[in-house]
Amino acid sequence: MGTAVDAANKETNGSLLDEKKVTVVFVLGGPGSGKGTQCANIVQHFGFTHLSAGDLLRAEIKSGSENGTMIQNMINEGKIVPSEVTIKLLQRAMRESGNNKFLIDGFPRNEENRAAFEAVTKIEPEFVLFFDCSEEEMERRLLSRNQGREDDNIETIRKRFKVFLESSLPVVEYYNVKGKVRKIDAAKPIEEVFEAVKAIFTSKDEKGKTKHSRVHWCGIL
Ligand SMILES: Nc1ncnc2c1ncn2[C@@H]1O[C@H](COP(=O)(O)OP(=O)(O)O)[C@@H](O)[C@H]1O
Ligand SMILES: O=c1ccn([C@@H]2O[C@H](COP(=O)(O)OP(=O)(O)O)[C@@H](O)[C@H]2O)c(=O)[nH]1
Repeated sequence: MGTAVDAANKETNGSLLDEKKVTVVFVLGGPGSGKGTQCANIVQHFGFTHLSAGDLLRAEIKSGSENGTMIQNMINEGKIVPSEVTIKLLQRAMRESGNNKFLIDGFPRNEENRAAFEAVTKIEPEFVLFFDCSEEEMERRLLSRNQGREDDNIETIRKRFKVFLESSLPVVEYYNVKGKVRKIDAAKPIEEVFEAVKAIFTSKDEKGKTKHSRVHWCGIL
């Protein structure tokens, strides 16, 4: 007999996660550290499908969903949307992609996100790509991002930094203890950051035994 989680898992994952081997890389880092920019590069070179949790939530608002107002309010306050909502959107996007290799960008953002994703999907990330960047640089980038995002204002940016430090970094630390974090110096120019990213995706270690040792923090901490 399966558990309720197993039943929910089967129902929502359908054939995709039951029958195919699914590879997931979590892409984490502070707001404006360059996650989305580098994910676009990784997609072109390594055949992953890019799933930005933030983009999926913003699309859900636009679609006129019943959760739209709640999601909008959370984003405007820099708060983390309940994992149930985000995980459903991620699962749907995974199913619809037809791919089995995913970059999950900007998720999991807290311990609840992480534990729920693992419980529902039974997926463990291959590794976690972590973009390390100072707040000063991230703030500069966000204020000139110019994508018309309502949350790219100084007041909300400060709230997002606080949530990142208090809730998201512990998730990175959780995976660091497991030897799964690949840290990138994200303060460098885009091309140089991508060279470092490429080295990780082409590393022999990622195809078999993991030889990476635990990361020692610098930049953000
Ligand atoms: N290495 C970099 N150096 C300078 N600017 C960058 C770099 N990476 C990204 N940017 C710019 O900074 C802004 C935030 O990048 P983005 O990829 O949207 O970050 P995130 O997805 O982590 O919030 C964008 O305007 C982007 O063009
Ligand atoms: O899994 C997620 C991803 C994003 N967000 C919300 O969406 C906002 C923007 O996230 P995104 O990853 O798009 O941008 P970033 O903050 O990295 O620039 C966050 O501040 C959160 O309010 C969330 O609640 N859960």
